[in-house]
Amino acid sequence: MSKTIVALDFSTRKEVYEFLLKFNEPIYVKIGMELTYSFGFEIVREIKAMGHKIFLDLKLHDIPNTVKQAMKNLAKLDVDIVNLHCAGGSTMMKAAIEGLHEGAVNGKRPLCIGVTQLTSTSQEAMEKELLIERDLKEVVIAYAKLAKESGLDGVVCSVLEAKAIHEACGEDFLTVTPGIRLATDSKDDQKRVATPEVAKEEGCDLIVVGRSITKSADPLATYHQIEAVMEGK
Ligand SMILES: O=c1ccn([C@@H]2O[C@H](COP(=O)(O)O)[C@@H](O)[C@H]2O)c(=O)[nH]1
Repeated sequence: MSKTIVALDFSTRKEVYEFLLKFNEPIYVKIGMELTYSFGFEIVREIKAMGHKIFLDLKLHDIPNTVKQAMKNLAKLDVDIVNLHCAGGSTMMKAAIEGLHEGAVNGKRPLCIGVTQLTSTSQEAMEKELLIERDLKEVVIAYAKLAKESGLDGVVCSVLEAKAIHEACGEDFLTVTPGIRLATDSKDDQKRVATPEVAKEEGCDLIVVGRSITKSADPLATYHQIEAVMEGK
């Protein structure tokens, strides 16, 4: 299966299905807040029924009991990956895993990964706005270690931290990296960015790509170009 997860950040169902119809095989997609808050879990079930693998990116962050109950319900959707914010702490993360076990379909729970620091966060913003006066990479690695100790399967981080996370948490601990930009892309809200080539070099397990593919003149060709890099072809 693909190492490239395509972020389906579209505002209409029509755009989603026109996009997916370009592919004649199942791919790995990310369904986030934009689609879920517009169309509910029905769209998750529909895309799953088409055979695509799903990372349901809802980034839970609440008290442990609430997250546990929410995860129990998400597990019933039988998606491949769900996530939460590591900033919720170890008790919340452990509760999330308990909830996923309780809701597991046929004894198999979705993988659960933790957002360390959003790829749109810079060192400066983390210090001045979040009042975390530490090196951003150190913070990301500390959150990744906490996620691992709490029973999570991996983290969302930027490409720039993936190698250090594998060194600290082991090669089997998943690094899922958004903030992927092609050399030709212009600057936007993402701050900690890297190309697919660098993601491959840094050993990222899965990359998340949205606009570079979905807004490309030829999304299918761009997807295959990126996948070829990630597969080392
Ligand atoms: O730290 C994070 C966590 C999640 N995302 C999500 O990934 C995609 C990226 O889309 P692009 O268009 O390639 O920027 C988007 O859905 C985000 O919600 C992230 O970017 N960073």
